[in-house]
Amino acid sequence: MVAAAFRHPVGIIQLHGSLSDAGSASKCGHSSFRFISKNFAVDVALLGKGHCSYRQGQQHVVRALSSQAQTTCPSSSSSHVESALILIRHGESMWNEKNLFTGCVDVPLTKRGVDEAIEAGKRISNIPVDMIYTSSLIRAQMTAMLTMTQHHCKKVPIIMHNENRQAKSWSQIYSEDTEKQSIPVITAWQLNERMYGELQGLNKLETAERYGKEQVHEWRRSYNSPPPNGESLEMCSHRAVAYFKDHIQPQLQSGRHVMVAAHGNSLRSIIMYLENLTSLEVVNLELPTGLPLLYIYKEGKFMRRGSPVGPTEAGVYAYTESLALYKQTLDEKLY
Ligand SMILES: O=C(O)[C@@H](CO)OP(=O)(O)O
Repeated sequence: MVAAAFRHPVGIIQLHGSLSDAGSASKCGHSSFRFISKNFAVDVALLGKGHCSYRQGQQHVVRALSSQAQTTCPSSSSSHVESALILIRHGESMWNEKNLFTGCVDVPLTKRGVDEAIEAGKRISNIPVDMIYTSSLIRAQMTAMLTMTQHHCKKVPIIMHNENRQAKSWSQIYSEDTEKQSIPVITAWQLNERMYGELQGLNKLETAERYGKEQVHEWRRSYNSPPPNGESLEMCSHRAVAYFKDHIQPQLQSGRHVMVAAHGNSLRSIIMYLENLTSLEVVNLELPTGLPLLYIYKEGKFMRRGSPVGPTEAGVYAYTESLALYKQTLDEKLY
């Protein structure tokens, strides 16, 4: 693969394609045009400051315009990749409200949980999302879907049904354009809440009165003490972190922006991995419901950027050049 390049009044624009991709560009908007060749068609938006952006598969690519065409493919080596990772614990569930141990019991959100997810969606509405991972539990899936109702990209999150051949084939989309307007949502049991064993369904306060506060705190927050017949954080982390490394990190490495909607303990174990926390440090890590956390993945490292306060928070977009450019494209589309 080399870059297809063509001259435009603002500069030379290079896109991924093959050498045979000699094509032509026609203007289709104030600051956008469509490049059409024998092999592909792509809509390119001109951004300010000598950049353009376009989609390549699930990826949103921002490129600098050059005054000279290069004949080599722009590097896709991981050292140049910079992607956003949003982690979000589900909004308040009906058992959070009742203060019951929930674990793998599949409980929906409360009205407040719905509102939290919508608020979270506003906070991340300008951060790019190419793929979504959620657990197989409804509270995480509701949260993911509700956040995306607020996203400025206006794309439709669609759950992938790859559980068997028929499910996969019956859920196919037959329009390339429609597919481009969607965000794949991948559900994985490995991201589920830790299995709380015989505590599931019990009231947390009553359990503390019965077994003692310290014992219950150890079951809830220590790294390696499992509750009776349940998973310790360590056991939960084996499946959640393995899934993250095998499935989510490769997406970030290839430049895709990912949101993960999951649970207090599956996310605590992932954060432990991302931030290299010790088993003592993780004891104090508490994740509120419905609060999005942003990380930037760059040069093989995860940088914690905290929780965006609002969609217009200037600081969030100043984190990286590509986030700033992404926001600029959205603004140009919206206003
Ligand atoms: O009950 C649960 O499943 C979890 C999360 O709500 O509780 P805890 O915060 O005690 O780990």
